[in-house]
Amino acid sequence: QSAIEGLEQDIASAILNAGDEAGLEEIRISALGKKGSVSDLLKSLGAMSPDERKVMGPAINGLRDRVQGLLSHRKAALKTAALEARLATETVDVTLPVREAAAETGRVHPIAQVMEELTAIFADMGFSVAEGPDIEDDFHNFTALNFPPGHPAREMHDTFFLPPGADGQRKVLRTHTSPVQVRTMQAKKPPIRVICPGRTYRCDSDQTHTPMFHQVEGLVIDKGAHLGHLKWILEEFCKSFFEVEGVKMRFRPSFFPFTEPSMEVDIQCDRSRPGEIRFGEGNDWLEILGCGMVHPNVLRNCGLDPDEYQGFAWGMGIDRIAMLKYGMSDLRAFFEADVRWLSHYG
Ligand SMILES: CNC(=O)COc1cccc(Nc2cc(Cl)ccn2)c1
Repeated sequence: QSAIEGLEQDIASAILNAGDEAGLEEIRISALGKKGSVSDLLKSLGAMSPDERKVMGPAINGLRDRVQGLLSHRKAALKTAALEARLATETVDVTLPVREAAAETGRVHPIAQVMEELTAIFADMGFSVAEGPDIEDDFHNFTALNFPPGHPAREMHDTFFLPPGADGQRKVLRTHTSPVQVRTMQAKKPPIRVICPGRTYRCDSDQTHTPMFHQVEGLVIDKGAHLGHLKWILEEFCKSFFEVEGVKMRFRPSFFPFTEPSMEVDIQCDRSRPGEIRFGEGNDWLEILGCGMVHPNVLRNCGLDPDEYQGFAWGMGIDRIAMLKYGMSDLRAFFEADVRWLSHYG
């Protein structure tokens, strides 16, 4: 009996002094494991006389139960203590100042910004946005637009050709967004007022031309549409986009297969200060777009009668305008997706 009490004292003090769950587990094994001190006592019951067992049985089983109870209480206490210790060190202090968030927020790409701005300006004048496929067929990209069969623009040095489509048609990456206007004239009954922003592709890329760039074209088809309407629309666009009231514009004769007459438009600017350009002042000129009355052949190719409907159209490169607006020197920076560069804009 006294041996049992002695053993219980030893085990109990060991349990209470256990520093962590690992230590406690070792005590449990030394007491209740296969070769444990309490387990040995339980095994010794087998060799006792019935009278002896009647006394020792309850004593030893009681010891085992009390040791199990002490172990589970100590284990719970150690778990709680460990959790409190973690809570004490890992608390998040929500009152700390916010970390520099600039790195995480996104930016709208300058080209996307310019696209949105252009679309909004023309939307205010009653234009809707039309979109179309980047991969076009020969008809929509060239033939419908009055490009003669042997025209150089159709050659490989200018145009990306893709394997012919299932319909046997020659496929190209569109070299302008005019095909979208062709599709619109085929699909919609006039009056038509659309702008067609989007990606265009040319394979004569060099350090000032990237193989993919962005254009926005505009088209008006109506009865009696004339150059006076075109002039007004382009002046309103320039005033809004270049943010100058009295912007001077110059219309120069030019040539495009799909317009007759064709013109190129410059706006007045001042580039006397290096690396800087100002619009609406100075006596320098900057070409910003091409335009003209839609060629009658194009109207006919799109199923319209030139004696019933007339129209005018224009087209401009977006990348260069964006560069001017954001004072950028290198077109390639647009397409390198360098987040640090982007963070300067927007
Ligand atoms: C970058 N683009 C430029 O320098 C000049 O673009 C231009 C000029 C004149 C007209 C057009 N578009 C057009 C479209 C149809 Cl469906 C019919 C007639 N014309 C695009």
